Amino acid sequence: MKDSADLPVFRTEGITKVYATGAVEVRALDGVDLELFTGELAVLLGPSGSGKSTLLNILGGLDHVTDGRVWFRDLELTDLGDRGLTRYRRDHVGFVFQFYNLVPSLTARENVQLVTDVARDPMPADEALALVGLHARMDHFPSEMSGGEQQRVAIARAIAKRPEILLCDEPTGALDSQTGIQVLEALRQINDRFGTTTVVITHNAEIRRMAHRVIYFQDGRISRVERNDHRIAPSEISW
Ligand SMILES: Nc1ncnc2c1ncn2[C@@H]1O[C@H](COP(=O)(O)OP(=O)(O)OP(=O)(O)O)[C@@H](O)[C@H]1O
Repeated sequence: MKDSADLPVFRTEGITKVYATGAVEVRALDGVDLELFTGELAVLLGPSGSGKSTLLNILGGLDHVTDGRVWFRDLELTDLGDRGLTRYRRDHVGFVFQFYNLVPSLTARENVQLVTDVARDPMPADEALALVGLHARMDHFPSEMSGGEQQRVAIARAIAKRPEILLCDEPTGALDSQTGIQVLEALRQINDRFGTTTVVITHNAEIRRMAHRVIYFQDGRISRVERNDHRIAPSEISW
């Protein structure tokens, strides 16, 4: 991490999220206090239903809290309405999900251009694709690429607008180990090179070994935070 490593990018104070479905209330988050720092790669682990995606969606401005406060640097996200959150997402956040959500009728380059055409200061689509190792695949359609390659197109699309934050929900969930490692290498490289604060949710506990910090969830709360003194390269991760 760089010198700015101890500047919080995100700070949450007592966030609670309650989903009410009919008469049933689910407390997805139950008082989460967390800081995430500039340039760090954090892995979120925890059982299914423990609140990881709910937290990621709140940090990414895709969802509202029920209670508590969230800041992105000096900007209080919990003060923003839908338009403010849309602007925040557009200007600062890249998302990567388990399923790549590429447009099947567009090539890799054109999928990335969907974002670069509307972003404020994007990198060229070709440069974003080269960063994830897809120089030779720019004119391929999604159906002509492996799952790992499609996910790397999705990563190129997410980083082409040079976001400060990259939020990844199960980015390797649909991949075998070899293609999954290529995806993790792309994430690691972007984090190293640009200092993009990167949050990765995974069910594969081995992935925690490439993180600066590992944040464990249990029943809507953070149960433990570990710092990694010896990070390993994605290629050393066994699946
Ligand atoms: N839109 C929703 N409506 C109702 N309940 C929801 C909604 N989204 C999430 N939940 C509930 O909130 C709890 C936390 O869900 P969340 O998706 O954050 O967990 P998670 O740790 O990401 O799980 P997984 O690892 O399975 O993705 C779960 O009990 C879930 O069923």
